[in-house]
This record gives sequence, structure tokens and C-alpha cells, in this order.
Amino acid sequence: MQTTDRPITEVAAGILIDESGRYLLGQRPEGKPYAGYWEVPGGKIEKGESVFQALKRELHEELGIDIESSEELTVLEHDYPHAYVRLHVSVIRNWNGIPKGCEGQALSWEILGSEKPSVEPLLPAAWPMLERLKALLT
Ligand SMILES: Nc1nc2c([nH]c(=O)n2[C@@H]2O[C@H](COP(=O)(O)OP(=O)(O)OP(=O)(O)O)[C@@H](O)[C@H]2O)c(=O)[nH]1
Repeated sequence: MQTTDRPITEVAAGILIDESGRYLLGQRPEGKPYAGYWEVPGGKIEKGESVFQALKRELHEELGIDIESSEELTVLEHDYPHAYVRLHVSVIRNWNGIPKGCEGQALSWEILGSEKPSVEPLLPAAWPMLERLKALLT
């Protein structure tokens, strides 16, 4: 893990995997840093929240789904010009509801085994998440 003097933004990201083996990406809406970039759904962990609580809240706000459990995949850090982020990445295989873009964002279901996603650009820190996912599944 890297060290930094910058404040660390703790983020929870959730890779939804559906029954046909696809995973979900969302496009960052206008008004956020890196608007238009594709990412794994999630957001900042608020004070007092666990990673799971933040994930549950964010996925409800962003996708309108309810998750009951998640599996921890990895923790990654990335030094952006706008923030130094620590991403707690989980895999989610069960949820209630049908994911939709509640914040007006586009969604794309991607094939797990494919070389790269069908959409671009991806947030820089989303790439190592997908590499970890590939390693887990192969
Ligand atoms: N959700 C998500 N965030 C990511 C990914 N990769 C990555 O570097 N990030 C970074 O993690 C941070 C997440 O913040 P966010 O802007 O999505 O969080 P939020 O929804 O709570 O934002 P808000 O403060 O505008 O409400 C951003 O700095 C974003 O650049 C990713 O794959 N998914």
C-alpha cells in the first residue's frame, strides 16, 4: 500500500455479476470529476459507515437495487489530481431489483471473459479492479 501526505478519500465500489456471467459498468454523470468516464458503481464512504453500508447506500441511490451481501475483492489506491482515493472493491452476486441509471447515467453489462470492456474511457483506477476480477475467475 502506498503512503501519502494527502487526505485519503475512502470509496466503496461494487462489481455486480449477474447469472449469465456479465458485470456492470456505469458512466459518470455530468458535474462529477471525470464525467463521461466509465466506472464500477459506488461512491465515497461517509463518516461512521462500514464499507458494506456505504455500498448498500450507494447502489440503492445510483442503481435502485438492494444488496444483502458482498464479497471483498481487493483494496486499491490511486493518486488523482483531484483526490487520493482508496477503493474498497467488492463483488456482489445477489441483489433485489433491476439496476437502472437513477442519476441519469448510462449502464453497460459487460462480458467477464472479454479482453476489455465494450465502452470507454474507463476511470484509471477501474482497470486494476477488472484485472483482479479476471485473476479471481481464471
Ligand atoms: N465509484 C467508483 N469510483 C471510482 C472508481 N475508480 C475511481 O478511481 N473512483 C474514484 O473514487 C471516487 C468516488 O467518488 P464519487 O464521485 O463516485 O462518489 P460520490 O458518488 O460519493 O460523489 P459525490 O461526492 O459527488 O456524491 C472518485 O474520486 C472517483 O474518481 C470506480 O471504478 N468506481
